[in-house]
Amino acid sequence: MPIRYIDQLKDLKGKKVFIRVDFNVPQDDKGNITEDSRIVGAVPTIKYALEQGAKVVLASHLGRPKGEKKPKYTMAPASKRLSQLIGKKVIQAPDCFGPEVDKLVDALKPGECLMLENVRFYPGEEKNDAEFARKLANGCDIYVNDAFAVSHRAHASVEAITKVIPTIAAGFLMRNEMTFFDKAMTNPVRPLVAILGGAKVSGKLEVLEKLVNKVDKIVIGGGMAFTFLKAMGYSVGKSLVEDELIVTAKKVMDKAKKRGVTFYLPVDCIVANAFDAKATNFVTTVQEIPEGWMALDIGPASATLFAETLRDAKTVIWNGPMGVFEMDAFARGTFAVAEAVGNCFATTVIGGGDTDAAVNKAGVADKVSYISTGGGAFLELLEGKTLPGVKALDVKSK
Ligand SMILES: Nc1ncnc2c1ncn2[C@@H]1O[C@H](COP(=O)(O)OP(=O)(O)O)[C@@H](O)[C@H]1O
Ligand SMILES: O=C(OP(=O)(O)O)[C@H](O)COP(=O)(O)O
Repeated sequence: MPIRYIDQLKDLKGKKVFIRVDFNVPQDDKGNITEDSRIVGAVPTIKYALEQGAKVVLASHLGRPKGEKKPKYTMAPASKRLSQLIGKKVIQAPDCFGPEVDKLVDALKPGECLMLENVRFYPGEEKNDAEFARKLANGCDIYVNDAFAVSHRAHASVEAITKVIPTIAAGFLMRNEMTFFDKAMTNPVRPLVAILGGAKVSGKLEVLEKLVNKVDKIVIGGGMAFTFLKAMGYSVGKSLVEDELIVTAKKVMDKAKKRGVTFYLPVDCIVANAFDAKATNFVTTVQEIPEGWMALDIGPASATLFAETLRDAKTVIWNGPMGVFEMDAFARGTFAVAEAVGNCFATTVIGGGDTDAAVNKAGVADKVSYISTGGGAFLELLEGKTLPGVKALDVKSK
């Protein structure tokens, strides 16, 4: 598919360049960014545009505010971090469109940079609404997508906007991600092991239905595991479960069996009486999760079992922490898997904001072959999909 990159555009000087980035970065309770690799990853594109004399308008989402203005999800901390990284002021807009934003965009000088407020503060973003895309575009001359991690979402600032702004291109982060994928993942060396965890059960479980056709082993931990365990008939107490996906979970397991794909689930877990760092907790088998308790990490036997699955692996892809690693009491399983991935003799790929944070926290980031900024986006590429955000950049369709 013919995609144009930002350095193939002729003249950016004085042009209003809208850059979609993914600054959906993990933060602590006080709003401090705990992992900034998605911001660091977009810096080359932003710097390039600024150095070429563009007037840069940045847009991103953060979290899932569900179409409402929730202060917790402001882009302000990300703007601040970006400003430190590029050594330049980043103006934080109070909204993502409207008269005040118009004024700020009109006042931009070449080489200056404005960050719009969270695009998911409006329902039009996730609805891929054309009118909302027009409001966001705000008369910009050029659209650049450097948000690989959200390019699996056909949302207004990723998809609809490419029909509004006349010139479209991809950024350098996008180029790096796609180049790595083409080189290492189109025909991966086998056995290929996929380790999945985290909390985004809906979305990633559906992806698994297709991934089963591509991988040799599947390892499931984190919040994701309990929908599978419930599908197998276990009582999982108050653990994270998406009941409407139990049928899909069964389908995935059946398909894996038919294809001869080995499927691993936790055999033990750490249960807690509340979702709290200081909650009472203990290790138990997955058959014995007490009523009213929730599993917040895999247990030690599962960590050993999961590490064992990597012994003969030649390619490993990992997305989603094994537990609530942000709390020390529930971080051991994630760190054990991070160690195992870091030390195995395979091409290892980590993806997703929280998984990247976990790998950094575990101190094994240097030992993995490739860290992708995308979790779901990377998995959907692996599934064989053309991401809607990438498809929208096809210059032939313009
Ligand atoms: N057993 C669990 N119960 C609830 N949440 C969990 C559990 N295991 C992991 N998580 C949470 O999953 C989140 C990360 O999930 P996800 O967004 O899917 O990963 P990524 O950002 O790497 O793609 C983390 O915040 C972590 O606390
Ligand atoms: O964090 C992201 O995806 P990931 O958790 O799959 O890595 C992206 O920013 C997309 O966010 P979304 O899953 O709320 O659409």
